[in-house]
Amino acid sequence: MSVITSFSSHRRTDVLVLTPWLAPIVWNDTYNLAVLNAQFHQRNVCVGITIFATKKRKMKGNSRIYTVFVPTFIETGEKYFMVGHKVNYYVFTDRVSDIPIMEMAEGRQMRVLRVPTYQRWQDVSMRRMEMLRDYSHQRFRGEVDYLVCVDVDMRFSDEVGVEILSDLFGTLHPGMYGAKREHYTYERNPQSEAYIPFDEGDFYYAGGYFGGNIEEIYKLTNFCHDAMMADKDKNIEAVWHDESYLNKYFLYHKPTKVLSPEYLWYNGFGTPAFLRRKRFLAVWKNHQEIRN
Ligand SMILES: CC(=O)N[C@H]1[C@@H](OP(=O)(O)OP(=O)(O)OC[C@H]2O[C@@H](n3ccc(=O)[nH]c3=O)[C@H](O)[C@@H]2O)O[C@H](CO)[C@H](O)[C@@H]1O
Ligand SMILES: [Mn+2]
Repeated sequence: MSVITSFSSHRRTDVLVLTPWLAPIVWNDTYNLAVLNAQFHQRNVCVGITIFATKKRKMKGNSRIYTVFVPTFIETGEKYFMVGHKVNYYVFTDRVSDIPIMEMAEGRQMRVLRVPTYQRWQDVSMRRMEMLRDYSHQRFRGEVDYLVCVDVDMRFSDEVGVEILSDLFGTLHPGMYGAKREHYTYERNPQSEAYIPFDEGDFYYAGGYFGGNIEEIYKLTNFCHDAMMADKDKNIEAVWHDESYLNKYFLYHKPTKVLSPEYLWYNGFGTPAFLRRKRFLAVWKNHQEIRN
């Protein structure tokens, strides 16, 4: 295939494919995976993907035991995530014995990391920043080239490959896609470290999907954790917890790539025309299902 022919099938006119600071927004039909795979194989890249699965969280009357999400996450990850590349799954948990040993393809492994948990689910979610920061500093630096940091209550349902990798990337929140800036659910309290004024902000990014190289993830998580601690001292907690601080960070440290909602979707949002693929879907499990 000539370069021209292969280019013509990698073009989108129905969606924004470039940010105002010239970072690609990754959608299906904007890239050639074979070209990218060759580049990343040449560099022999190893990708770390982090998930947290600790104790319980009560929500809308249902109790969710987060370790239950791990097998599906990994099984679907083996099918769709960075296929053909070296991958380390890092599972942070307070219940090491609840994490099954799972079959991995060659060059891929699972590492279970014992961490403390917190009483409030908000703290569990927010403290991920601190743990990611500490592990980036102490461990990830020597083991992987990139980190992908995601929620565990998810499953892969289509390819997620090296097209997402960049020094620093964030993901458009599917619930805020197409919303007006003033409707973004940024933290609006000027006293909070996560504060974003109504006339600022580029996109609304999801708390449950960001990544980059280890140095950038260290800086991001360090900022977010410090900001959360500063707020805690003032008795403030931002409206969407870690997600609010992440949005603040990205406002002043622009991501070098932005992932479209293909990379984070909820089936309840249907299938709009712009969404040619659903690659990573939120899983809803109720108490009954989890028990059986
Ligand atoms: C897809 C997405 O953008 N999700 C974000 C959204 O969360 P969600 O409402 O999807 O929150 P969630 O219940 O998935 O909690 C976030 C994550 O924390 C972990 N966890 C939480 C509670 C617990 O008891 N044990 C445990 O392990 C687990 O990995 C979980 O996936 O808003 C949160 C802040 O409000 C976070 O920013 C999430 O990243
Ligand atoms: Mn979640």
